[in-house]
Amino acid sequence: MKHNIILTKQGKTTHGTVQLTGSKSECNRALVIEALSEGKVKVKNMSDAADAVTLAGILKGSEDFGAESEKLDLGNSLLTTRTPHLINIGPAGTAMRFLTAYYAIGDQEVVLTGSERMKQRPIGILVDALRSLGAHIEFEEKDGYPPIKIHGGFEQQTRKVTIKGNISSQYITALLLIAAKLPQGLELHIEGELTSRPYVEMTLAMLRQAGIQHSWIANVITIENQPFAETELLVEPDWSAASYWYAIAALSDEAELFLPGLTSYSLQGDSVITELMANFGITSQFKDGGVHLTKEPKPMFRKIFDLKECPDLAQTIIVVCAALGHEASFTGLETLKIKETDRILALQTELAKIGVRLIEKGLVYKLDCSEKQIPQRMFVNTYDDHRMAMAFAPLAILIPELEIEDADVVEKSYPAFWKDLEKVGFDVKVKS
Ligand SMILES: O=C(O)C1=C[C@@H](OP(=O)(O)O)[C@@H](O)[C@H](O)C1
Ligand SMILES: C=C(OP(=O)(O)O)C(=O)O
Repeated sequence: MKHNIILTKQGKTTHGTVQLTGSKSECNRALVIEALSEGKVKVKNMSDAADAVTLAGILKGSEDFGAESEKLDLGNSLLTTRTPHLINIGPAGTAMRFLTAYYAIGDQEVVLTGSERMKQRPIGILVDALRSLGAHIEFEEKDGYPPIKIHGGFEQQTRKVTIKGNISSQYITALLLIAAKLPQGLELHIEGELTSRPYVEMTLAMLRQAGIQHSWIANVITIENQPFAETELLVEPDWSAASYWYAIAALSDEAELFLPGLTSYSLQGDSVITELMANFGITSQFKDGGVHLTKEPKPMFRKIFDLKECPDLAQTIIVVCAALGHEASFTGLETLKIKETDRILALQTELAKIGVRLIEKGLVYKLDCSEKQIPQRMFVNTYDDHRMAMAFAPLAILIPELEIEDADVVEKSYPAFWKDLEKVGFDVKVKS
């Protein structure tokens, strides 16, 4: 059953230490690489993110990897071998895309499905690319969307694939992860603009750590058929999760927060939060094996934020700007409409509750804070999106009573979020 959280915060000073769980993105990649490596690669510092835990369970072939997953078993061995496994990935978009590629080159017949929202998140571009490589995949309900049935019997037809780069980088990562296992290797031509580029760089860097070499010249990434090396892939703490602590610091009058384990060099593009939040007076100092955030009041100059390379930070930054009445403009938000919810619409609807408008003007979105009004109470709808809950939670510093819908939604990437808020002085009550 869904339950809401009521958040309150006494005072506008925030101090504390928060140990973040492992990056969902790094962990998902590490798990797929581990599974493909035939025992050579081991994942270290597994993330608690539900999406990663679900993926790990599926890859380990566990039969109890989650209440939402089930295996069709007719109790007859003959039929069972011919009945595809039904795998329910829930709301985990990245895992859905990675598993599609993973099973496409395997022997098993599987049906991959997910939450109702997952059935609206496009996968046709990846399926077309895999089919051209030689995979047998069918759409079970609507063309271009999950659920999909993947048959075994992959035989590589070509090594050259062209893929659109502007819808989701996850399709590209999915193909790169399996590339070294393809008998003819992979020559991936990225057509048009590449969105979320740091995630592709993260994939290639992690593959390199696992012994897989690549070349990336202009818009072509090439990976030859090659073996994985014996290694451990260490998952760093999650910078996207760190962004909510930056937002809390930005809305506090005074803040001193320590996030252990984060380093100035990260594979995660979302580590750019240190630069983005410098605009709001947050200093990031890397020492004692982590990052110390401090807040100093500072006039805000930056008026344009391009978030194409860090889409998961968009809600964090936009909510902070709105709360501070900073009328900035944002670009690079095109992919937000196909994530856990339509994040543009969700932001517009929720920001309207504090009198702020997010106005779409072609590819630019502009905040209008002229009628901003901080209410005494606010109810935040979360639309099955963990980042809606976490991006709006910092508003409790300004709004005396903030009720957030469906507390468990944060489990997707950051299950300890509410507990961590309590540690730094927020009062978190479950609404009965
Ligand atoms: O590869 C990844 O781990 C991710 C890529 C991004 O998606 P898009 O490439 O679809 O923008 C990001 O939004 C998602 O949370 C994680
Ligand atoms: C978009 C996200 O995740 P996914 O695409 O993996 O569902 C996210 O975590 O913000």
